[in-house]
Amino acid sequence: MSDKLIIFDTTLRDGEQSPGASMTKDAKVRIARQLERLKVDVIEAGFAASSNGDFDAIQLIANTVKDSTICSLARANDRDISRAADALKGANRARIHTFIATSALHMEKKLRMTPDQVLEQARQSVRYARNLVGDIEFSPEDGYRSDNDFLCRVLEAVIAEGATTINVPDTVGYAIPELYGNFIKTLRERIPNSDKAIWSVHCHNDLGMAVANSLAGVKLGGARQIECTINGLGERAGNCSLEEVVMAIKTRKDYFDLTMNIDAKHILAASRMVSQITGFVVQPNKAVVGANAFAHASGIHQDGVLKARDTYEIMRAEDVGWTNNKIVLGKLSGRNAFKQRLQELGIQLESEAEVNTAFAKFKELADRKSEIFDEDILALVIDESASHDQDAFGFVSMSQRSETGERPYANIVFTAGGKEVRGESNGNGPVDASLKAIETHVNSGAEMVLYSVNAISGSTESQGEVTVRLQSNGRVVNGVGADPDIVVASAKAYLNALSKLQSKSERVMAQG
Ligand SMILES: CC(=O)SCCNC(=O)CCNC(=O)[C@H](O)C(C)(C)COP(=O)(O)OP(=O)(O)OC[C@H]1O[C@@H](n2cnc3c(N)ncnc32)[C@H](O)[C@@H]1OP(=O)(O)O
Ligand SMILES: CC(C)C(=O)C(=O)O
Ligand SMILES: [Mg+2]
Repeated sequence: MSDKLIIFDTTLRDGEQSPGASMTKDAKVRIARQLERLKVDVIEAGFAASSNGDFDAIQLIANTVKDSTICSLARANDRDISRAADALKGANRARIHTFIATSALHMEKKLRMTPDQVLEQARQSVRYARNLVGDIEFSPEDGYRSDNDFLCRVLEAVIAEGATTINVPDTVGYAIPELYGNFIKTLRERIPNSDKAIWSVHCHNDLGMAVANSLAGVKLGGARQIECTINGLGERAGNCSLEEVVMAIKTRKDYFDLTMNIDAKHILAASRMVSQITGFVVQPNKAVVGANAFAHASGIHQDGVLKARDTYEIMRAEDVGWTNNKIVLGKLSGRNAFKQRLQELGIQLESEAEVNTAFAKFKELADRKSEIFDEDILALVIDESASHDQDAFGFVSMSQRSETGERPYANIVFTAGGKEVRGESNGNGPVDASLKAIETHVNSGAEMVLYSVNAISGSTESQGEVTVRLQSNGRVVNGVGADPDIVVASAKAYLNALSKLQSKSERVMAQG
C-alpha cells in the first residue's frame, strides 16, 4: 500500500457550512491561495450548484490555483454534477465529489427513497460525472451509520462505474476511533474492487474525536486521504482539524510512517487568515495554532525549555510558522526565566543581590498583574536603578479620592532625606492633587515642562509609565515612575524628578 497520504481541505465547502462562516468570493480565493502555499493536494472549493456566487468562486479558484486539484461537491443528480463540471473547466486538475446518503434513517426520512433507488442513483451519477471529469470522488453520506452489506453494494457499484476516491463520512461525529478504523478496514476487505480506489476519511467533531477518528481510519483502516479543515472549521462542532491531523502524522512519523506534500510552515498563516475572514477566534489553548501552543508560563517548564526545548515541546514552533516559542513571565515564573529575559533585553544588573531585589519586585508586580511584558521589566529595573542613585525623595503610600462634582483630594506619604513625611491637597484632578500634596512639604519652586503617560503594554492590565520633566534654576531633569495605578506612577515620577533636582551628580540637560 502507498505511504503517500493525500490531504483534502474542505474549509471552503464543509468549513463554510459552519453557521456564521459564510465567505465572499474574494475571501475564498485568498484562502485557496494560502492552501496552495500549504501544498494541500485537493481543495474542495465549494458546492457549485448551491448558488451563482459559489459557482463563480469555484470558477475563479479553478482559474487561479494551479498546483492543487480543485474540487466541487455535487448531489447525486445530473444538474448538480454539470454545474460542478462547468465551474471546474479552467482547473489544471479537476475533481467532482458526488454524494448520496446511505443510512436507513437518511434514505427513509430525508431522501424518501428506497435503498435500491439510492443504489441506482449513486451508480448513474458516478457514470454521468465520469464522462465529464476523470477524477471522481464518491461519498455515502452518513456512511458510518449505514448498514454494512448495503454500503458494500453501493461502494462496489460506484467503483465499478469509475469512482477513483471513496470517502466514508462520519457525517454526525458518532464514531469511536477503534471502531471507525476497523469499519474502514472491513469495507476495504469485503469490497472486491476496493483496491481500484483511494480510500478517504471525513470525520466530524461532535464528540471531539474527529482527529482521532481520522487517524484511526488511516492507521487501522488503511485510508490514504484525510478530509479536514483549517482550525477544524465546519458544520456544527466542525471537521477534523488540518493543523492537528497533519502535525500528529509528522510528529509521530515513527508510528504512522506516511509522507505528505504539506509545507507545514504555512499552517499558522492559514489559521490566522481563516480566523480573520470568518471572525471565528482561535482559542488560546488550541493545538498547534493557539496563542499558547508554544508558550510557557510556569517556572519549572521555563527553566526546562531554556535548557533544552524538547523537555516540554514535541514540535518546533518555527516548523508551523511561529517565529519562536514564548516564555511568558508571570507570577509562576522562576529566577532563571527572569534572568534570561533581562539578558535578552540587554539589562546587566551588577550583582546577584541586585537580580534578587529586581526579581522580588517582579514577583510582587506579577501578583497584581497576570502577564508581565518586557516593558514592565524595563520600567521595573529603571525604577530600581533610579531609586539607587537618587533617594532624596521616595514614594511610600498614598490615598486619594475623586468623585463627580467634588474636587479630587490626595494624601501622600513619602520619604524626604530618609524621614517619612505626609502631604495632603486638593487639585484639578487626582494627579494634580497628589503632586500638590508633595509640594506642600517640598516647596521646590520647579516648573513642570512635560507630563506624559504611557500604557506600557497593550491592555488595561498594563503598568502606566509616567515621565515628568521639571525645570528649576536653569536645570531640566526627567523623572520616571511606573505602576499599574497611573496616579501612583505620577507621584513616583514626580518624586524621582525632585530627587534628581537635588542630586549634585545629576547631569544638566540643555533646555529645548
Ligand atoms: C453532509 C453534507 O455536508 S451535505 C452538503 C450540505 N451542504 C449544503 O446543503 C449547502 C448547499 N445547499 C444548497 O444550497 C441547497 O440545499 C441546494 C441548492 C443544494 C438544494 O436546494 P433546494 O433545491 O432548495 O433543496 P433543499 O435544500 O430544500 O432540499 C434538499 C433536496 O435535495 C435532496 N437531496 C439531499 N441530498 C441529496 C443527494 N446527495 N443527492 C440527491 N438529492 C439529494 C433532498 O432529498 C431534497 O430533495 P426534495 O427537495 O425533493 O425534498
Ligand atoms: C458531503 C459529505 C462528504 C459530508 O460533508 C459529510 O457527510 O459530512
Ligand atoms: Mg461533512
